[in-house]
Amino acid sequence: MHWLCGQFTALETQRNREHGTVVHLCDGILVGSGTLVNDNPRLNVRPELLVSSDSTAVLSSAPSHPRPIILDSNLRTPPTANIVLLKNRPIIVCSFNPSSTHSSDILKRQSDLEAVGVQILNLEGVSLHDNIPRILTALKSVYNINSLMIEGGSRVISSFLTLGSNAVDLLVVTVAPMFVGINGVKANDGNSIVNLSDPTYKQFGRDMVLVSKLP
Ligand SMILES: NC(=O)C1=CN([C@@H]2O[C@H](COP(=O)(O)OP(=O)(O)OC[C@H]3O[C@@H](n4cnc5c(N)ncnc54)[C@H](OP(=O)(O)O)[C@@H]3O)[C@@H](O)[C@H]2O)C=CC1
Ligand SMILES: Nc1nc(O)c(N)c(N[C@@H]2O[C@H](COP(=O)(O)O)[C@@H](O)[C@H]2O)n1
Repeated sequence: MHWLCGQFTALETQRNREHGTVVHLCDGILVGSGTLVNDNPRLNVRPELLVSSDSTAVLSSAPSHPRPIILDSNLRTPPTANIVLLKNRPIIVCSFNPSSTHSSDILKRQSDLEAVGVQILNLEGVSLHDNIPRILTALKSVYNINSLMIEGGSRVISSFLTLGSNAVDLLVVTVAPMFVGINGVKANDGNSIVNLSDPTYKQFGRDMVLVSKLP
């Protein structure tokens, strides 16, 4: 993985992930199966990165990690993924039908993942792609996830942005001074303009971070 943001923005991301001691922002941190498979992220808080400008540690006790949550319809997440090895109680949201004639492979993947401590939330037969409100309700009722950081990638972020303020309380966008790729994030069908509310901007090293609300 090639990092895009600079070290000061990476530190700010760590602060946003931290769950208890600095500020309680998120019970869970969510990515799609694309990010999980491509990047193998840790999705945790790393105290060695959380230091203030005079090099003193920001955390005086063990960090409180958000629970990693993966949207992964077909359980592509490997049992050796970093989120599993770190034992931060990962949850995988999937949607396969156990009675399907094609399900023996997926049932095997489910038992392999459960054997290493992954919790599987199967919204059987419900497409994860069109049912984000249902996913959020299930995460709240089954796992008491009341606040969520959506980390990526572009397809998952687009799905949430398209729902506007019904699904997203706060948008945090890092602009790093470079051009990359040709595929971006969509916030609607592309036929209208989405005006952000109450934008604020802060510079972190070479990066700019925009914080705003959605209409
Ligand atoms: N610059 C940054 O800050 C970040 C960059 N990234 C980058 O993004 C890339 C991955 O992005 P991308 O390929 O778009 O993959 P995503 O991480 O967005 O995952 C997409 C997959 O998630 C599953 N999914 C389940 N429910 C939904 C839903 N409601 N909406 C969208 N997808 C859903 C689908 O797989 P299925 O049908 O199998 O369930 C889909 O193919 C990575 O390479 C990573 O480097 C990621 C995070 C942050
Ligand atoms: N490529 C890239 N550049 C950046 O500047 C980013 N902030 C990210 N973000 C995502 O953060 C995850 C990093 O892994 P850890 O959880 O810290 O191990 C990963 O999912 C990246 O996609 N990516």
